[in-house]
Formats: sequence, C-alpha cells, structure tokens
Amino acid sequence: MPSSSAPKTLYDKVFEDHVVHKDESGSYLIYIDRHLVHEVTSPQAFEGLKNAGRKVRRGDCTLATVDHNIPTISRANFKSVDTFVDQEDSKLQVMTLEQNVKDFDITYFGMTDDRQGIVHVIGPEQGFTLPGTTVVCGDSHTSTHGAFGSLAFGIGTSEVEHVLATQTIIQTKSKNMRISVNGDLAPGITSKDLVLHVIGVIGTAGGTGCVIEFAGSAIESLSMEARMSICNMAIEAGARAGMIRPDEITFNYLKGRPLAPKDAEWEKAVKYWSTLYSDEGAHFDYDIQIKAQDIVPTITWGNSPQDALPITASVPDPATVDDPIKKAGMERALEYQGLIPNTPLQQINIDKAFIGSCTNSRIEDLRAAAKVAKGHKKADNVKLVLVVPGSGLVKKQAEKEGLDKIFEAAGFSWREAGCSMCLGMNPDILDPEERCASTSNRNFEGRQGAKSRTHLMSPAMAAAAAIKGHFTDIRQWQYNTSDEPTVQISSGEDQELQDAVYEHEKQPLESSELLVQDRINDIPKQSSSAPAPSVGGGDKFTVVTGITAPLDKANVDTDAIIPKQFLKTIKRTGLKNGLFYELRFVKDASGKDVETDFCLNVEPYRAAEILLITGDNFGCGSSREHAPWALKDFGIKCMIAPSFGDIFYNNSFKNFLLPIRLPQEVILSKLYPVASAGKKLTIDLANQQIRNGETDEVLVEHFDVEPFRKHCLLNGLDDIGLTLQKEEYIQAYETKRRDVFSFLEGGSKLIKPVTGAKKSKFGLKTQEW
Ligand SMILES: CC(C)[C@H](C(=O)O)[C@@H](O)C(=O)O
Ligand code: SF4
Repeated sequence: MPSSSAPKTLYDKVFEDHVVHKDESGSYLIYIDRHLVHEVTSPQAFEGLKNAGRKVRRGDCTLATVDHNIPTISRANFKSVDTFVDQEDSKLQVMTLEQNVKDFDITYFGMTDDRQGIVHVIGPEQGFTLPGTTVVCGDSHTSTHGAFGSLAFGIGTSEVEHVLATQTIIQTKSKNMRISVNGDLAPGITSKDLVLHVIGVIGTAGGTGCVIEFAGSAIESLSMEARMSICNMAIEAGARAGMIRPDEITFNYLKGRPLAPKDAEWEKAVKYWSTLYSDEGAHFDYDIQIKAQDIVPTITWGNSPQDALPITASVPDPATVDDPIKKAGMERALEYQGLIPNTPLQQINIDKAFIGSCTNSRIEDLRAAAKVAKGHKKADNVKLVLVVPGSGLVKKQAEKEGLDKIFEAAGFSWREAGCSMCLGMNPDILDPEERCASTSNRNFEGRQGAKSRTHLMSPAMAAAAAIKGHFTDIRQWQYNTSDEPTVQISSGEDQELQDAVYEHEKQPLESSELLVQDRINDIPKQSSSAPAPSVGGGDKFTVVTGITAPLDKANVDTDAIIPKQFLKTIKRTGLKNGLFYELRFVKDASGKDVETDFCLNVEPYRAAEILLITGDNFGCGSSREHAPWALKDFGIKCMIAPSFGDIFYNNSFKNFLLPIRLPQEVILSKLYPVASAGKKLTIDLANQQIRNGETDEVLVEHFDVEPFRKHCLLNGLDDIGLTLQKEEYIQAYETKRRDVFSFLEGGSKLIKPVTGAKKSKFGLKTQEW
C-alpha cells in the first residue's frame, strides 16, 4: 500500500504497516504478528487444517493456553486434565487443545505451568503483546491488547484457521473514532468506572465499524493494567478494537518481559514504537470528548453494559421512556434482574461477588480489592466471594504480597487462574436469580449461569459490596490502614520467575530519541506465478426465497443466540437446539424443556430461512462462531437488521450466511408487514435486491454488501484457498518484516523448553523462561 504524507491516526499507521496486499475490490490482506489461542474457539480450526493437510505457518507467532473451561479450585492434587476436570465436555476441549499443540508444535501454557492464565492476561504479561503489532485471538476481548498501541481484535474460528494457515487475515478498513478523556479522575475512580461511563454515553453500538483510540490526559496518566481494562471493554462499545498510544509507561511495563525484545533490538523497537501516535490533523470520523471530573463510581443495573449508572442513582423507571422498543427492553431487563424501578442502587443486596476476568484480574486489581477488604469480613447475606487471579504469575505475586491472606481473612475464596464465573464454562456459576457484584465485562442474561443477575463494577466496588452486602459508594469507604499489606519477598526457586515478570517495573527506562524509520508498507507489486491452490468451498448464496421470522429486539448478543453451555463442542454442527436456547425454552416442573412462544417456535416460522431483526446491534458481544453455526443448523440463511456486531457480521459470511444492514424505518415499513403476515421474502444477492417472495414486487431496490464478500458468497469461495494464492505477497512481506521488524522474530519460540523438575509450592512442574 503506498505511503501517503497525509496525517495519519495511530490505527492508520499500524494497519498500513501490516498490509500484505490490497485487492481491487478494496479489501486488504494484513499480516498478523501475534495469535493467541484457547481451547474454546480453536478445535474446529485445527480440525480444518488437518482435513486440508495444512500446517501452522508461524508457530513463533502463536501462543496457546487454557482458560475458559478449567476449574479454579486448588491444583494441589492435579495429576492430569483427564482426572482433574470433571465436566466431560470441558475435559474434551482442554484435551483436544493439548493434542493440537503437540500435533502442530505450538508453545502452550497448560495447567501445570505458572504462566497459564486468561489469554488476555498472559499475552501482555509475557511481553508477547507488543506495540504496533497486529494481535488476534478467537475471542472478542482481544481488544485488551490495544492498550499497548497494537491493533488487536477478536476473530471467529474460521479466521483462526485462516491465521494459522496463512498468518494473515482479510480485512476492510474500519472508521477512526477518538474518545478523549481529559482532566483528573477523582480519588477512588478507576478505569473500570471510566469505561462503563464511556459505554453508558456512546452505547453498546456506539463504536460499531470503528477502531476507538482512547486519548487525553486522564488516559495518559493510567497504568498499563488500567489501560488494558479500558481497551478490553472497547468491544462492549461495539468497536472492532480499542487502542492507546504507546508511551514511556508502556515501554517501562514491557522492558524485561520474557518475550520482549532485548538489547539492540529493544532500542530499535522503541524507536519504531515511538512513531506510533495520531499525527496532528489526522482525520477522525468521530471525535468524542469526555470530562474526567464527570466520572463517578459506576455500576450496571440491566443486561447490557450500556445500562450503566452512577452508584448514587436509582433503578430507572420505564414509565419515563417514550420509545416503545427501549421501554419494552427496559421492562424485560428489570423483570429479569428482579429490580423495582426507583430503588436506590445502594439499597440493593447481593448474593455473591466475583473479582476476576480479563477486565480486572491483574495484580493492580487484586491490590485494589484487598485494600478494601483488609480488616473486614464479608457480609452474612453474601454466600460466596470468588477472587480469581488472571494468571498463575499474578497469583504468585499476590501471594508474595500477602493479598491472599487478606482475602481469606475476609472470608473470600482465593482461587487458581482462569475465566471462572465471568462466563461459567467451568463449575463457577451463579444459581438462578442470584445477584452478583462482578468485575467482569458482560451482564448479559444467563451469562454467569441460567437466570443469573450480574452487575458490573470495579474491583474496589465489588469488594465493598461483598463486605457491606449491598452496592456501596467506594468514595465513602473507611479503609483500614493500620498496617498495609507488606510485600514478603519469598526465597527459593520461584524468585527468578517473579523477578522476570515484575521486578523490571522498577527499572527506569532511558527516554529514547524519536526516530521515524522507513515504514514497511511499500511492498512491490508482484504477479503470482505459483500454482493456484484450490479455492472452492462448497456452500454458496445466490437467491433465497423463504419464510421470514420477525424478531423485535435490540442488542441481541451472541450469548443469547447460543449460550455458553453449547460452546463446549469440538464440532461446527449439532447446535440447532441451542439456538436462542434461553428464549426458546423454559423448564417445566420435572426439569424438561418446554417451548416458549418465541418467534421461531410458532408456525410458519419454524421453517424460517430469513431472520428480520427490528432492533440495532444483532450479534454483539462474544466472537463465538457457534452463533452463525447454530443459525445455519436451524435453516437460517440470511439475517436483516439495522446493525450487527462486527465479529458476528464477519463470521456469518465465513459460513455463507448473508447479513444485510438496512435502516430501521425500511425494515419496519417495507419488510416487517410481509414477515409478520407469515409470507416469504426473496433475497437476490447478485442484484442486491429484496423482493416480495410471493408477488416478486421489489421492496428494497438496493442493499449494500462489500464486493469481495459478495463474490465469495456467489461463487462459494473458500478464503484460505484464495489467500494461499497470494503466497508470493506473503513471502515478500515476511522478508521485509524480518529486516524492519526484526524485534518481532522468535516470538513465542523464545520461551525456553521445560528444563527439568522445578517444583512450585503445589509440587507442580514449573517451566523456566
Ligand atoms: C468463548 C469466547 C468465544 C468468548 C468471546 O469471544 O468473548 C468468551 O471469551 C466470552 O467472553 O464470551
Ligand atoms: S470475557 Fe470472560 S470468558 Fe471471555 S476471555 Fe475474558 S475472562 Fe474469559
């Protein structure tokens, strides 16, 4: 891609530095520097590679761990995954990953390794995540890594397979959004309050189609942990990614990390990283200003992260809302959450608290929670407070500082690393109707267990709620400062490990001279003479005439499309019954599933091939490709909505499903009457037109679809096959990358192999760096 001298945003720069090839249709092939892999979204991708006889192109750019399915109870008796993980489907996913990392020679942190943890905690912790890199993972919260000035985003399983095979991904350019937060945050206000506040302002669809750059003095003054919490939740604002300009705080965090560049390569890297900022005058499609002083302790009340309110507010009242879709949504959320309008938030009692997740399970988060808990006991009405560190190394550091003792003295339960009750794919779940103060990032229906009630907040607020038994304004907290938790430097073999990860934070970084080097992106155009790999996929989408089911709902998240219990499969099929499970079924007295009156349960919509959604943001949230797989299994071929979650939109095309964006008024006036009368619509992709399926009357003259995606759907083309035809471009990029970005070479392969039986305190084997 030719460099231009026009001012560029941080996103523009990182994107352009990774362009391998640009198609005439305007779609780009971009190179991926870092690929994180976990057990939930990878089995089908590895299976695809095996079936096609393909290899993993860059093992050094790939790092795997287990996090979602694993129990968080003590591993003192751990012998093997087979004996330790009780749930059969969870065990299968973990063991499948363990087999795949062996078969494909991928660096892996398993359950006996202190470096195991939530994928978004371990990448930065190891220095695998670096500024200016492209980072992907089959997980929506990959946006976390953008805190380093990397372009990091979640992908679906088909794309995981694409990256494993080609080390590239097909992308279109997103829009640029800047959210500047200026001024000082008041005491007690954390980055979690900040990001909940931002989502409350712009909404969960506010960032759709955009990469958000978080900027301004309030952001610049935050630690890396705090910045990660913000970028983590960029996906909850609907954005493709969140980014923060790398600076001295970033470099200090990274220096000395096991996989960060060293010596001369470090110097070279810092020089490049120092060029990664938005130029003066760069164009932002949206520029939003927020005053830091407006941010107060913030918690959510409903089932969407945008349902955020100051802790001093009361439960909202639907009687004050005019918009009928919003009003109905609010009524449903209040009923689900068991809340009465106008109740002051601070009068709401909780049953459990969860301190953990990729948003808030880093050492700084645990310190904040421990500071609140110190010298207190959990309230009697609070049945369980789970404290789940983000990685084995965070756990060890917390124990070194005595935080575990503070938690245990307060009656909290101190656990092993993993995703835990954030999503409850492991045994850590809420019982129906239990209310939880949670530091996680999603409060969707059923997220923490069937009928669970989640309220999102900061670690300090969750700890305070656990102690008081109800939501509490942290600004009024009486801290017990008698003797601060002291850092106990443990002696013995683990010391080196600790030092490698944490002690470097104390080393001052010499400020480096700003040097703008040649950008990598002037790749010569070449013609491909390599034999063309096969590109035929099998499926196609041309014209579909089908029954259209109307769905009157906004913000339908992928947790609702296919709940977590159905993610524990290693196949792409068999998901029909799981589709909209919580909406389609209720349990009768004997525990049997009974159908509700949900639209897909009534005639003629049981045979629907098209889904017409009237509300915004269909398929928001998680990257699970299980959502399009389940729709496809049901027989759906096309979804029409005012807007879609970005990853879901992308995943749909990979499965030959067509998502069509149309303005809400067009949906309501032209298509809804046909759908609600039980009649058919015709979707004609070649002509980009929607007609009445019975009369052939044109209802929508034109809908948009990107030319490349249209071409693939019409011709049943397989992306991986197409990309492999660009092998020469990929090789040319890699040759240049080895020179310009030499500090990225080696990647996860710089991890030293197991050198022997170093015993940790649980008697488990510990790997050396
Ligand atoms: C399992 C994974 C696909 C999912 C995600 O993409 O976010 C999970 O991490 C979540 O938080 O819901
Ligand atoms: S959001 Fe929760 S489930 Fe998803 S990666 Fe983060 S901790 Fe794991």
